[in-house]
Amino acid sequence: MAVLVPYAAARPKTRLSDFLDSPERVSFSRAMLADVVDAVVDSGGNPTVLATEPVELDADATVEVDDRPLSTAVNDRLAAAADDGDDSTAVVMSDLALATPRVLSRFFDADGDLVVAPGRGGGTNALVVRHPEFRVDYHGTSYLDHLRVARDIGASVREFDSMRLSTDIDEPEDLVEVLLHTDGRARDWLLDAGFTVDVRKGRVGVRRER
Ligand SMILES: Nc1nc2c(ncn2[C@@H]2O[C@H](COP(=O)(O)OP(=O)(O)OP(=O)(O)O)[C@@H](O)[C@H]2O)c(=O)[nH]1
Ligand SMILES: C[C@H](OP(=O)(O)O)C(=O)O
Repeated sequence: MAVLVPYAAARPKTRLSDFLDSPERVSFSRAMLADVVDAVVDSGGNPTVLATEPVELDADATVEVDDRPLSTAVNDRLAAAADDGDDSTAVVMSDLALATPRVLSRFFDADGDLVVAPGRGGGTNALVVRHPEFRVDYHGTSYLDHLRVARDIGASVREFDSMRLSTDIDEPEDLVEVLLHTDGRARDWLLDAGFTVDVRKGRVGVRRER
């Protein structure tokens, strides 16, 4: 399956700025991107990274540069796929550090004109699009917006309930999930940067030791 992996290359992960400076946010987000691309490839998918500027990527994906807004760039590819008669295209966000080949292959195989993996907080972490008229509308409560778009065009929807695909790494409290549930480059990056699991407080989090 063709899999688009959108990636904001220039100023990624601003919500992590209390913990990571700007070069670190670039470096950490690249590590997550490489992990996601590896997982897509190992699941049998064919990834294209849709990046806002050129990126050197140590992983097996085509990189297309498109500096237009996220939804515009993705919709351009969905329209082209529909014109070409492609029957399915997936969109998997680059910050799904917990994605594994196993969960992605189940996700890609799920039935529905639209298969949606919601993110916590109303976002849309991953999609499989099998309806030629479906177009994305990211940001805000995009999960609800995507359900509405599907209803308007008569597309069947399958919600994909998955801890791994619902966990996008946006906020500092999400970092602990990378340490707890992954073993790829993003986790190695956090360990090298001095992050450890912090069990001293009521809720498990991270602390940085250097
Ligand atoms: N191609 C492209 N990808 C984007 C754009 N904005 C966000 N993304 C990607 O979309 C996914 C979800 O992004 P967000 O978490 O909303 O944004 P972010 O830039 O990663 O992080 P914040 O700055 O903290 O909002 C990630 O894979 C981003 O890399 C964009 O304008 N173009
Ligand atoms: C792109 C956006 O990501 P979030 O800001 O919710 O992580 C969305 O899912 O609509």
